[in-house]
Amino acid sequence: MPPVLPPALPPALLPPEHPPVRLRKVGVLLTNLGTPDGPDVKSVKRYLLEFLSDKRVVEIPAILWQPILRGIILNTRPAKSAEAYAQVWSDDGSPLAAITKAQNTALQGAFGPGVMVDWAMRYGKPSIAERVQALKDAGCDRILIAPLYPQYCGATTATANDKVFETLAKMRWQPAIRTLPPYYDDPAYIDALAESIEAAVAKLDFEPQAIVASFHGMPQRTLELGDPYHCHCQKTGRLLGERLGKPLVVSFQSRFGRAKWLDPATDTTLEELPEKGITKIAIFAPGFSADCLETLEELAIRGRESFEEKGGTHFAYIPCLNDSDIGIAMLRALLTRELEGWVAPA
Ligand SMILES: C=CC1=C(C)c2cc3[nH]c(cc4nc(cc5[nH]c(cc1n2)c(C)c5CCC(=O)O)C(CCC(=O)O)=C4C)c(C)c3C=C
Ligand SMILES: [Fe+2]
Ligand SMILES: [Fe+2]
Repeated sequence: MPPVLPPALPPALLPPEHPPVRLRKVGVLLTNLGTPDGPDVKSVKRYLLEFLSDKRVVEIPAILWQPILRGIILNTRPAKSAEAYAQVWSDDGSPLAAITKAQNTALQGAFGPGVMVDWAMRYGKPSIAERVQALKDAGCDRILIAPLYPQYCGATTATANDKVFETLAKMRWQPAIRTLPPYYDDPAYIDALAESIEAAVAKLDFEPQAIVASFHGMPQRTLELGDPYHCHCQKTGRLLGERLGKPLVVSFQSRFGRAKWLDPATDTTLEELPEKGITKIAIFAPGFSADCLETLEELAIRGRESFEEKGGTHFAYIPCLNDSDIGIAMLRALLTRELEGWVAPA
């Protein structure tokens, strides 16, 4: 007698969100901060409105902050920021987006045939909501979210992950999610930075008297409220100094607003070094996985100017890890580890 099979489900009862036959796939979503669509005032205003309305970024009650943001900041800052963006904009667009896209390209195929790699931005395009949906639509039922911030900060790592979960909250059938932990003290990261710095310094025509590690700043109050970012930056600086065999000068850049931010500030550090007899430096930004406005304009252009105005004679900006071979090998190692159990070892 032939086996009795259960009746096929009528099409109306099939889950609508997935194709009828699902191949099991894994997604990796690289996320970074985001950037304006263009170096013009309108695009920058739109970007800053989204960015600076994020309660993880500005921790002032919206009822007080929104009038300041919309009434003052968005009427003054976009013009200045657009001018700065114009100085670093490339044929491929904003450096942050172009480099994140290049990292995505370099990681295609790195984790085997069943793993799709994609990228998204917390603010602006391509949005996290769009790319999480795209991975799901492509059949990924497991997604590793990789916020590309070595040091954890509520204003960067947490808000990127919040956006993923906000997107999932609207889905009846969610993919399983893992998130890449901060990697500020990971030997793979420290080694990659050290190798990249050593290679860059070896090519200079001068011997730096000091190496400055400039991290993005954060309000002092956020540290006091328990954010580990400052500790993560200090530990990266210490481990890297140990690995390089000489202590680094650690400082914090990109102060925003009137509140007290983390000390010491990169701009004042650069002005003070020549007074202390340190006139030859190399500077780099270990907290940024991709070069962007804050590194290319604030450090490599304005930082150099202020250092030289105060008597500095030799200044070298060392690029971020970006999509360099060293940087991609590091990302590959970190992500492979997080994919354990989801993907068969190569
Ligand atoms: C790498 C870590 C970052 C932390 C921590 C961070 C905190 C933080 N930033 C602002 C305000 C601004 N940041 C801006 C640009 C910007 N910030 C980061 C990274 C961190 N920010 C990146 C990668 C970028 C570059 C974006 C690009 O398009 O290239 C800007 C916009 C530019 C400008 O107008 O100056 C602002 C504003 C706050 C308030 C904050 C708080 C913890
Ligand atoms: Fe920032
Ligand atoms: Fe800035």
